[in-house]
This record gives sequence, structure tokens and C-alpha cells, in this order.
Amino acid sequence: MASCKRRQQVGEEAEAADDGPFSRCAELILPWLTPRELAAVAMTSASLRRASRSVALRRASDAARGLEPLPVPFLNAVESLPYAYFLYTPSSLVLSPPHDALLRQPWGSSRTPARPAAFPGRPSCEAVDMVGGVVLGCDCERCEGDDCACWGGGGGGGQGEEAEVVVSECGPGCGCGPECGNRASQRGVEVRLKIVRDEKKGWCLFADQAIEKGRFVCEYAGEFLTTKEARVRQKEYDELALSQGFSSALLVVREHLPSGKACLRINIDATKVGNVGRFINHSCDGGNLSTVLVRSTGALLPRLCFFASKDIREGEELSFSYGEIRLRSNGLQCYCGASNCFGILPSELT
Ligand SMILES: C[S@@+](CC[C@H](N)C(=O)[O-])C[C@H]1O[C@@H](n2cnc3c(N)ncnc32)[C@H](O)[C@@H]1O
Repeated sequence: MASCKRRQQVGEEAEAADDGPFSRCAELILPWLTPRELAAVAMTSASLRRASRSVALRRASDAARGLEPLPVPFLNAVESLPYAYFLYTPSSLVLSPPHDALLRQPWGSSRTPARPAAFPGRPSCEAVDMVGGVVLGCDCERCEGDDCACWGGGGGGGQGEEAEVVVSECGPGCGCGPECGNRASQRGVEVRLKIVRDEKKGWCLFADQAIEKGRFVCEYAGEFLTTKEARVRQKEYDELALSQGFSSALLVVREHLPSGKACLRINIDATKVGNVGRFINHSCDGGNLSTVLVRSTGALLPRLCFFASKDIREGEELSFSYGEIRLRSNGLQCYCGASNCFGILPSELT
């Protein structure tokens, strides 16, 4: 008995001695692994089990992995799943061709990530910015004071009673800088949010502070898809939803002409690559967020942004309407809890 204990002690001491270079290597590699790979590695030794658990805890502490001004933690009191796995992008991007297997991003490293400054530069925007062509930007060198033409120029949707559907903001084609007041949606997630697990709806995005009506909450970021690709993926996701309860996040947005006829269809898939917006659930009563298409000067594609459509209390779930309910025999059940709940989630017939 005593010798058995001693052997165990010696083993633990040897592992501890190994912890220097060994744990430094683990620290470099583990954040790049998927949850499945992490679990497999954790089976191999006590040290790696400890290291893997630390990575998982750090992942659960910030879904945005340091790419937003504030961390967005996961909270799960209903089951043991600590976090949802996806690649994070603060703004939508075009990934072509999409080589899923090659896409990796470190997440859960012990090194404190360099949080973006108040204006984080939004690196992924560059992927969709149009260089050249006609640029209708402001000519301001600095946007300060009331004289500046950019101030109050339509940024920040949801102001007033009539929610705007499309707004313009200054962008890469403008002469102004980050301090411009007409870039309300370009500073990342500046309100405290948390992602909470619900038995029926899966992950849900909650306000972790009061948010006043009209304030920018977050973008709906993901991969811009062609309609052809969106149709293929939607079919695949629908099948997975039925067979495995898979939760997808492919949103189709239409930008309408004043005549009401659709003029531009935008497909954003946040299922594999997305941001915190991918955790916002549907509510049949329209929820507390309005969706606004923000066009930034010099950018080819608009961004889909969420603004508070009413005053939101701390601890309230954030939601919006996914769109028109279209009856489908295999439509997913809706658990929004609104008094006018239709019972079935709206789905895009692509
Ligand atoms: C954009 S994701 C929202 C986040 C999602 N709950 C998750 O766990 O990742 C859309 C998916 O969430 C679920 N969902 C959204 N709103 C729901 C609702 N009102 N009732 C039930 N499920 C909902 C559906 O599975 C839907 O396909």
C-alpha cells in the first residue's frame, strides 16, 4: 500500500518536473485545438488534462476571445457543456473558397490577448472593403464639434419612433478617423453581454447591463455567401437540425427599394465563423432589437447591425424576429414565450 502511494507520488513529481517546457509547448498548441481534439489530448496524461481544462475555462470566460472591447462569458447551469465552438470574426468576411479544415484560430491561451482599443480597426472589414470605384465619403480630416457634417448623420439606427432600415456611416472611404461620431457601429461590443444556456433554445444572448433604446449592441457577423452556396448550406443544416438538433445561424437579409421590391439579398452564415450575434434567438413579438443595414462609405457590402429597439433591462434576453413565419412541415418548434408565439420558428425558404 505504502509503495503504491510512493509510486503515485513519484509519478506526480515527475510530471510536475516536466511541467516547464512541456506546459509551455501545451500552452502553444492546445488553444488551436477543437473541443474534440482537446478532449482526446486530455485523456493522455494528468498534466494535459489540467492544461486542457484551463483552456476550456478560459474559452468559457470569453466567447469573443479578446477581439471585442469587452469579454462575453458563457454560463451553463443546465448541462456540462462549457462553451460553443466556432471561429470568431468581429465583422463579416468573404471566405473563398471555404476550406473548413484549414480554418483555425487560437482560443483559450493564458496569454492575455491584446484587447482592441476603443476603436479596434475591425481588421476583418478589410476583407470586404472595396478599393477604388466611386467613393462618396466625407472630406473631413477630423470630425469634431458641431460643425462637422458627419455628426448626427444617420448612424445609430433605431433612433426615434421609426426604426431605420438602412443607415450610412463613415467608412474607409472617408477622410475622418475613428473619433467620428458617425461610426456608431464600428467600435465593437461596448455593452456587457453574456451567453446563457437554455434547455430548449440552446445558447441565448443576454444583456448584462441596462441598454438604452437606440444604442448599438452588436453586429451579426459571419461569412458572406452567394445565394447558391447559402441554399446548399441551408439544406445541409436543415437535415442536421432534424437528425441531431443542430443549431445553425444562416441569416438572409433583403435590402428593399422604397417601392418595396427586393433589390439586394445578403446571406450571412455565422454557423462556423461568426460573432456574438450568432447567439441571438428569435422572438415572435419582435424582441428588443432592431436590425439595421449599415452602409459604410467605401465598403462594398453593408453590415447587419443590432440596435436596442427599446430600453433593455440588465438580465433580459436579447432577441429579434427572424422574419416571416412560413409553415413548413419540418419547421422547428419555437420557445420564445411571447404571448403571440406562433409555435414554429420562421425559416427561410431559400
Ligand atoms: C442564430 S442561432 C441562435 C443561437 C442558438 N440558440 C445556439 O444555441 O447557438 C439560431 C438557432 O437557435 C435556435 N432558436 C432560436 N430562437 C429560438 C426560439 N425562439 N425557440 C427555439 N429555438 C430557437 C434554433 O435552433 C435556431 O436554429
